[in-house]
Amino acid sequence: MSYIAAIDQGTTSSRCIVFDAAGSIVSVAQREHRQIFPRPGWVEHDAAEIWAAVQEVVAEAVGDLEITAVGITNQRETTLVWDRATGEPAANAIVWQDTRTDEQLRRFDAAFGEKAFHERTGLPLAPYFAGSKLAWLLDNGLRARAERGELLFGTMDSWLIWKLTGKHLTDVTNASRTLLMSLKTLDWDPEILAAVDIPAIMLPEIRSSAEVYGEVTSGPLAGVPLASALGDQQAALFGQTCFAPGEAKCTYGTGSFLLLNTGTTPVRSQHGLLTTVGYRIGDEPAVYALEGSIAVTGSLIQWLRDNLGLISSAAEVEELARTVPDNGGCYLVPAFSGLFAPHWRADARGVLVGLTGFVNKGHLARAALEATGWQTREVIDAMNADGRTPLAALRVDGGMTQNTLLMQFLADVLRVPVIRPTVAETTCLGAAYAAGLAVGFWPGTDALRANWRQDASWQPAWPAAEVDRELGQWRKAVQRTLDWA
Ligand SMILES: Nc1ncnc2c1ncn2[C@@H]1O[C@H](COP(=O)(O)OP(=O)(O)O)[C@@H](O)[C@H]1O
Ligand SMILES: O=P(O)(O)OC[C@H](O)CO
Repeated sequence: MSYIAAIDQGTTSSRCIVFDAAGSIVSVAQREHRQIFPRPGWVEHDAAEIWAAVQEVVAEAVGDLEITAVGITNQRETTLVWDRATGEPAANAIVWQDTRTDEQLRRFDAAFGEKAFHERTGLPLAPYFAGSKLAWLLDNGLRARAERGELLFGTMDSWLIWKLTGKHLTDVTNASRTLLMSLKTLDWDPEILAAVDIPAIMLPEIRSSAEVYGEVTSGPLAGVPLASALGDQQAALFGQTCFAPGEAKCTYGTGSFLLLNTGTTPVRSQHGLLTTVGYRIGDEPAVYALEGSIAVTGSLIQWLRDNLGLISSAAEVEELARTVPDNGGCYLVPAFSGLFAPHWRADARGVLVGLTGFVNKGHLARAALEATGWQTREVIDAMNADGRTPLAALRVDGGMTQNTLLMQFLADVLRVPVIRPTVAETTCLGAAYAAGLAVGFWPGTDALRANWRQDASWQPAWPAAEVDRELGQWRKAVQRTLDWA
């Protein structure tokens, strides 16, 4: 029997999962890595620690299973520069949540203009994306070495591809998160690179999401073709088999990311959504997506656990929230990294409003979960305002979807059924599917669709008038976050 392996290099942990031809999980291994917070608003990762964790999880999950191909999926935007000769990171990676790059973004705006960036790349000028993080690293000591060709840039997919195969590549979904790639040519935009002073010599070659990039050179996967790479949210879209325009999924992990397949033409949002590449299979045309990115959802639950000590595990938040019937009038807007979609306000910071002597920790737990529901609602409202056909249902996945109170709240506030598949690990599954397609392990996307199974669903039940009243309160709370940082 042979299998497909997927490596998911995420924000808080790295995983390796092995799948069989039915898309069922055969084995799993996972390791956490450190979150480094050198200053408020800064978040870093040690890429050497991540590479060590990846090697460990691969060895543990693969064991002596026969692997036909391996794929990669990864936290997106997190930016790394490493030494071409030694393979050592030149600095810690700057994580997608990091907000240090105001100065670089002002320079980007002056040199090329926010409107032109949006037109070329589909992205707003925000610290979230890799481009200004790379500019910060260059501005802070790495420029001369980079210009001499001694340093390489990559997001975490590139780092792992380079470590596994020795090749300096990225895939088009990851490249579409840099502010440096043209959505039209699917290549680095030379005018942007010149305007913002990024040396092209340090950039990886952009390839499709599903093709053989090379063979793994050492370790338990030695000789196995590395055959896919996709940003984790695009991989989840693929794993949820959202292959048709109009199909959408939302993944609820550290942050939450709703992606809507818009077909082979990029669609520009006028309401704060990103235009991104959904996936590209080999030489086929790229499939685009509209994305609503929410920075803080599951990480707010971790914050209740680690910073406030309100709960001792993420799962406990549901029990605590169920000790009260409602939020007791309080609202928690977790603008820890500013606000992402649809607001894109780097100046926002978190607020807890509506406090009275009545509010207890159960209400806080409920407000924290509700924040995920309302932030999703804002993204769906933006899609509708952009004139997209309203969703008939939302497919969900990720760690937070174990929380049934949250899933019911989502259905209530989105006013559509919420559907969870049997394989909640859709991110890894998507990377495995793409790698399997590239090597002929699966014949085509119809075979993948046939693997998809519903596990559970939730129907809207809350009266619409109450939802509207609560939405009004949430919107007021969001206003209170602005103009802070
Ligand atoms: N039962 C739960 N209720 C609410 N949040 C949860 C629950 N279980 C896990 N989480 C949250 O989900 C996140 C982990 O989900 P996962 O999909 O593994 O995320 P990621 O891939 O971003 O690391 C954590 O932020 C955690 O706080
Ligand atoms: O690693 P995750 O699941 O938190 O995903 C992070 C996203 O890719 C950031 O854009």
